[in-house]
Amino acid sequence: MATDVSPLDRARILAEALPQLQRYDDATVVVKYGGHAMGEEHAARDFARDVVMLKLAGLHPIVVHGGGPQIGSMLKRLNIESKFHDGLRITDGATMEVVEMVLGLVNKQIVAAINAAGGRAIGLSGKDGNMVTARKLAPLMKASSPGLGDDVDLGFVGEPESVDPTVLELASKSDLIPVVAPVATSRWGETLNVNADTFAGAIAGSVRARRLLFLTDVSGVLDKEKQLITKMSIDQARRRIADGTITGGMIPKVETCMDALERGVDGVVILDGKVPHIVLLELLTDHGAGTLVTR
Ligand SMILES: Nc1ncnc2c1ncn2[C@@H]1O[C@H](COP(=O)(O)OP(=O)(O)O)[C@@H](O)[C@H]1O
Ligand SMILES: CC(=O)N[C@@H](CCC(=O)OP(=O)(O)O)C(=O)O
Repeated sequence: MATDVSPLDRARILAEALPQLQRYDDATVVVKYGGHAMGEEHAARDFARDVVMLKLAGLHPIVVHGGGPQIGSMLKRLNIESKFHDGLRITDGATMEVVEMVLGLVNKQIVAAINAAGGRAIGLSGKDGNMVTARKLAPLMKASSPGLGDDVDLGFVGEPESVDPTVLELASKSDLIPVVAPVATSRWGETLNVNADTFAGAIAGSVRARRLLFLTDVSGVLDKEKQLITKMSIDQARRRIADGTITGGMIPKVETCMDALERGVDGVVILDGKVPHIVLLELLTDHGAGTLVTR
């Protein structure tokens, strides 16, 4: 903390968090920590400290992480080409092995950071405790992917079909903080790669999370003039996708927001994960950062 803040001011700042602490007492909060947000070491340390602080303050944080850029770097080192279709990684058998390996590594890095900050994190994937069962996506027809030649087979890519939150609920009753990698199993036992945003939305819906936070690499959803939209309803979000204001990787994120809201999550926020202590700023101050998507 800056040295020009007096002890009295520090106490005032802590006291100002009281209404937020009361509001979120016993609430489950899912934080999706995107691969782009993970960047630098001090940012990862700040993130871990924020998560530990939430747990100590009586909330139940669940971290769902991505790792798209990290998977991309490893595939490059192994001379395997990264291919995407509509933001989803085309995942053949070899790529699936790399995805699971890299997400396992990222998972343990986050676990270690949270534990170093004084928490008790437990690293999981959707496979553990049969948490997430996913449906393999069917190959896309030529017509929906013009210019790509043959039909697009996404390979081992899935979307969540059902979530069993038992393990997450057990963690929330203890001092454990779950950190979950977006890998799931199909009903037939195949390992499937799931987009981390979609995965986080399904988890948040299953535990009826009070808040779902998406930590990404932009300040939130921007309008056509590149100004931050601080609040947006589902209808407004639909219009902004239709009129082309929201494009690319932001589309699945916003669609997941809408889906999570429809499944009972109270509010979803898209935030810049590179801003120090953005999680505390959003939840424990009345400053409200990023874009809040509401019903
Ligand atoms: N209207 C918009 N506002 C903000 N970002 C947008 C918008 N439309 C498209 N984007 C793009 O979406 C990106 C975030 O999505 P993505 O790269 O998938 O994030 P992550 O890797 O964190 O999941 C932004 O970096 C930006 O390039
Ligand atoms: C199917 C699919 O695309 N899976 C993603 C999973 C990781 C992810 O989503 O990570 P970010 O949140 O950092 O982008 C992938 O393989 O990159």
